[in-house]
Amino acid sequence: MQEKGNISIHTENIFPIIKKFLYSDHEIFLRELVSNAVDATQKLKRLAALGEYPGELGDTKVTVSVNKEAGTITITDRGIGMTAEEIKKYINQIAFSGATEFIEKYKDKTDTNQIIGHFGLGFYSAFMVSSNVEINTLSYQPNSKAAHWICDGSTEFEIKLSDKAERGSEITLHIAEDSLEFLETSRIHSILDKYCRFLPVEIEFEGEIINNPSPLWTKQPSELKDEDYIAFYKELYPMSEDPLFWIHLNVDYPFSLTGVLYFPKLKKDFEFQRNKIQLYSRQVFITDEVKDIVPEFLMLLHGVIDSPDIPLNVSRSFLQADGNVKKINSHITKKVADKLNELFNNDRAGFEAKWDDIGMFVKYGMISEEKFYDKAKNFCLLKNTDNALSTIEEYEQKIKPIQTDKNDKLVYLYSNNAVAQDIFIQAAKKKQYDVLLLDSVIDSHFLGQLESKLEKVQFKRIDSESVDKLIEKDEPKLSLLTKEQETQAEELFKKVVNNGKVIIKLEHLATDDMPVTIVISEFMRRMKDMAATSGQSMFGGFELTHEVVVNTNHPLIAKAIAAPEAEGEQLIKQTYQLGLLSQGLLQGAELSAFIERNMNALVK
Ligand SMILES: Nc1ncnc2c1ncn2[C@@H]1O[C@H](COP(=O)(O)OP(=O)(O)OP(=O)(O)O)[C@@H](O)[C@H]1O
Repeated sequence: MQEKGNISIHTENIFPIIKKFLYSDHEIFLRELVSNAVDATQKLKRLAALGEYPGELGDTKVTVSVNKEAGTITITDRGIGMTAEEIKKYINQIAFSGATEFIEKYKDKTDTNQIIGHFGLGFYSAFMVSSNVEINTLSYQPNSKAAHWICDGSTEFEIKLSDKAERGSEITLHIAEDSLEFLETSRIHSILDKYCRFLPVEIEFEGEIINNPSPLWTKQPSELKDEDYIAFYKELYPMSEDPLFWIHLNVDYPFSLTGVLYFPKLKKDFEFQRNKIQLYSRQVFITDEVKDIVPEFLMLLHGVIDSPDIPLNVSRSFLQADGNVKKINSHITKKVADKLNELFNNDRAGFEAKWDDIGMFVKYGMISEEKFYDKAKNFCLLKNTDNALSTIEEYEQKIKPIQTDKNDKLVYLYSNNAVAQDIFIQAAKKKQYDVLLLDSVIDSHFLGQLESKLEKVQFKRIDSESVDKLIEKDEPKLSLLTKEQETQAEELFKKVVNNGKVIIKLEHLATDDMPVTIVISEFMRRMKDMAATSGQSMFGGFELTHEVVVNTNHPLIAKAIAAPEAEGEQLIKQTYQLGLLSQGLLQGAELSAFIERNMNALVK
């Protein structure tokens, strides 16, 4: 038998067009051909298991070999093989018509990145790197004749009988001049390592098995111990610290999804840790860009997701709209929330110990996903400046008696920098107030979210008011000064501060409170923060002005107004500058003068 024929497609010159489109992703030809070999092997195994293949299975590994002199790469399997008729049907018609369809769909598109995503062109992708491709194959079916097919990627092919005696297929690629890099064994090694590492059939290259055919995620969770999960983590990320915990995904319906997601110990450099989740389809590596499939807030997780239901051959915008992708995304969100809830309920101490690492995910998730918020509000922890952790509910109960203001609002006090704001924290503690520590990058958004979700709750940064004003009560405040004395004190401050923009506020605070507190109101600061994060020019010229809160009941103030004018002024100046100093607001020449003046006073 010898036959020449025309591949039945309508578009001439498919090859150059596809080659151009797939330019950035040439290496996937190996993934496609090795997975075809694996599929053929598994089909045979299944037939054998069903009793439909009575012969010996023998050694079923797939072999990849490179012959640099001959300029060829060969992929050999001992799977079901093909008859000449099947080659004509599956390769000439189906594989090539898939390629035609691809061109029809995308020939007018210009953005190649958007088009490709990861378009599985199957067998045809061999032509991205080859000038000629040969198939030498013997079907498993009794009395089959081996067939040999050769094609140069044009629409013409040649098929004849062959003397191949072993069951299975041997695909030989004659590597094209512009793709000689693929004849380097190190290159082939790294491609196999990337895409074929967990294929379900043994793959041999240069005398070694390069894959782990039954990776952890394909096993039942009940068969696995903690050590197995940790060992697999190390297999994926050899240099990493142990993960905190993991989630084994195992869904059959309404979509199919397996995998293991690990919570890593977070590093300062978050970006470095992104893109660590690998996406597989039936154990074939597809990509480590899992955006859209994994919720944004879980992008820092590590691990593996395997789903044959994720469309791999469509563009990104398709992926976003795909129903299965959406379902998988929300399933992962739900699983993560359930796992965290379980950890919290079963081992609160362990959960608290991990909170610094988990907190970021939880808060980010609560901000970005409504459904996650609803579950996480029960286990999300708030940490105070003494490092005590409580749930939102517990915290509410704890502060309710003391931190409810006159309008029945619960005031959550927080610090974003316990060192810089120590003086305010101490003042608050003296009043039995509790101060939360909200000092991570997402905390300003997180508290905004809590404020909008929780009823009658207000967050106030500890330095946004004088301590007495933070939580306004109905108790009348008595002034120890007369109206005239108050005016006198105000005048003195105005003179000393000497800046029309600075607001001076007289308040009747406790005698042992600070005489002067410098604050920036919560409202002003949030406006400024918003302007900074949104980059809006609307607030461009927005300048943060501070307020000087004068405690008219402090003995120092009474002393200053009773003293001779120059002396009183000096006292006020010293008090005001101490206030500035405690906030790190006394700087430059003023600071130098302040230090010099105080030094001199010591000498005198
Ligand atoms: N090594 C092989 N052994 C037996 N049959 C094969 C082999 N390689 C390819 N085939 C047959 O050729 C068909 C076309 O292969 P091709 O890779 O183009 O598409 P596919 O594997 O069906 O889908 P995909 O686009 O996902 O790769 C296969 O479905 C299979 O029937």
